Amino acid sequence: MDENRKKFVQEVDKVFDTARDRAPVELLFTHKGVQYPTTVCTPENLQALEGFEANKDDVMLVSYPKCGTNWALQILQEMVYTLANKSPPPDIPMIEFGTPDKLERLKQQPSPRLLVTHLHYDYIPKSVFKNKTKKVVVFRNPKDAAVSLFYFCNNSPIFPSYSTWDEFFQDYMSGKVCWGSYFDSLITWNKHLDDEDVLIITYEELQENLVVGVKQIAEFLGLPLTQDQIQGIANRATFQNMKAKSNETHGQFGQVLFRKGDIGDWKNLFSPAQSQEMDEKFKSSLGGTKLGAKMKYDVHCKA
Ligand SMILES: Nc1ncnc2c1ncn2[C@@H]1O[C@H](COP(=O)(O)OS(=O)(=O)O)[C@@H](OP(=O)(O)O)[C@H]1O
Repeated sequence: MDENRKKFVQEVDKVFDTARDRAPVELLFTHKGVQYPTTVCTPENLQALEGFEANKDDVMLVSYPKCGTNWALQILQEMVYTLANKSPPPDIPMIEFGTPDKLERLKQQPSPRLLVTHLHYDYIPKSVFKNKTKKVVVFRNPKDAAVSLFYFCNNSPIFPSYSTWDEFFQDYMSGKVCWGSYFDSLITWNKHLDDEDVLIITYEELQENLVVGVKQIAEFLGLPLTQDQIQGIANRATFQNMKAKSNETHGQFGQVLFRKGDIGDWKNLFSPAQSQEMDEKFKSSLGGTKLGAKMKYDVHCKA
């Protein structure tokens, strides 16, 4: 195992161990009206991020929690680092994680750098838009994304647990979860779907055909990959392959991250009333929009 990866796993394990020592009330803080987990984010870093300079040849991965961040990250790390015979840096790649000194280390890295974030569009450093950093944005159908986050809250120590799914559902619908409302994020990105420096891809598209998804990302980044390279990246990014290696690659985080990796698990938790409530929320947020159509809500979110 590569030394940088070992350090990354140690860092992730430290986060989990620290979280276990904190009382539930100490696990979250609010910054500019949005909740974040205290074990990974700090107000100082969120503040310092505002002035972060991203370059045109950096690559940004944007994904709301539980929409496939780590899946797309695996693919992009190969494209940005492995293909250039570099290993990904040891720090956790989420730009909002850590303290300002981590941000300083990131500033020292040469571009292209892979910048990863769950942040709402409005809180992403402005330089990313000004300098036209390419952004790969990954979304997932909101019912499965909610279920995935519910299990993560209850199985990982970094978030307070919920005693019931119903309680979590209410918080999710009203945006009282870390990184804010998923629907707000979707509404904002819908306005940028056709920006030349934005590629929006869905979890479900990757599930449907991972090779096509990898190819699409490579083309967007302007990487002339061979069919064998595309196939290799896709093979290493399957759920089974990533889960099988997760102890080595993600430490304790991997044990809760690679849960089901499926479409449709929402059917095991949503009541008919909750399903209808989310259908209405999706319709009022994205009904009749291009992003709404791309997400194929009726295919993935109707029983
Ligand atoms: N390779 C691959 N293929 C398919 N699905 C995958 C893959 N890797 C991760 N996953 C699933 O993605 C969900 C976690 O999403 P994130 O990586 O965004 O989580 S996080 O917010 O960054 O913690 C989580 O979904 P659920 O299984 O539904 O909980 C993971 O299992």
